[in-house]
Amino acid sequence: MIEFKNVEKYYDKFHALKNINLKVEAGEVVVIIGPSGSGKSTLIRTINGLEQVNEGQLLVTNFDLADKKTNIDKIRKNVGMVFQHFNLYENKTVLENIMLAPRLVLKRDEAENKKIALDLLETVGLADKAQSYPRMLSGGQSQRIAIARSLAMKPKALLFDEPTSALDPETIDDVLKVMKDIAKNEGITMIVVTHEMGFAREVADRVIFMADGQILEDDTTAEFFDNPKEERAKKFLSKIIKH
Ligand SMILES: Nc1ncnc2c1ncn2[C@@H]1O[C@H](COP(=O)(O)OP(=O)(O)OP(=O)(O)O)[C@@H](O)[C@H]1O
Repeated sequence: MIEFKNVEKYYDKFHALKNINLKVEAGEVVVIIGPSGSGKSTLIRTINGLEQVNEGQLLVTNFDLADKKTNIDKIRKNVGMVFQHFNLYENKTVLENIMLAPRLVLKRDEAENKKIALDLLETVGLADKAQSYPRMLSGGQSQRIAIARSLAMKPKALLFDEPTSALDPETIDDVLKVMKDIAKNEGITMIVVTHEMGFAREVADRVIFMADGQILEDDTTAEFFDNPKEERAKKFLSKIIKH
């Protein structure tokens, strides 16, 4: 589904991703953790072409993102992204936010589009907000709408870039619950950058630990938490669990 082969990424001279080798199978839930500045966001942003890789191969649903001839729109149809700051359209209702991309990109029939959008609002527990505007929502509600909007495209994979780190603590659990439900019920590939270790333990099949632009550990979740091998991963875990 997604495979990095010897991928390198630079921001000018800064070496942001170093010899990344990573394979994520269809349906897997992978959590990426690591200290600030270690390259986690950069890594997931390469998967839907928001950042270009400079060397190596990056295969996503059989297209190579390192190849400049690859049509990025084909990948974005299959790979959705949920951002820290929601990125909802402020001048559109919640329902319109969810219906827009399937209408424009997939040319989905209008009645079917509406039905799917309303069903997704049920899924994220916000059926009563269909006609609300984003400014009327809390951060947690906005993020659940952003998730519904991504799901409306029926993606093969969803990328989450710190989806709860801009939220008030009391709304974080609602968002995590929606993400857990998706992981359990939808069977789509999920790659999640997060500091929520509870989510990682409960839901992830694998945990990737990054530091300095490198993948230092790539383990099953149980192995990572019970028996981390790298000194930096151990230190990171002891710090984050103390907080
Ligand atoms: N557009 C950019 N131009 C230049 N440098 C960048 C750019 N984006 C990120 N970087 C640098 O690349 C490194 C990795 O950043 P990245 O955001 O991927 O890390 P991260 O692990 O997601 O960090 P955080 O947890 O703080 O979000 C950092 O040193 C950052 O300053």
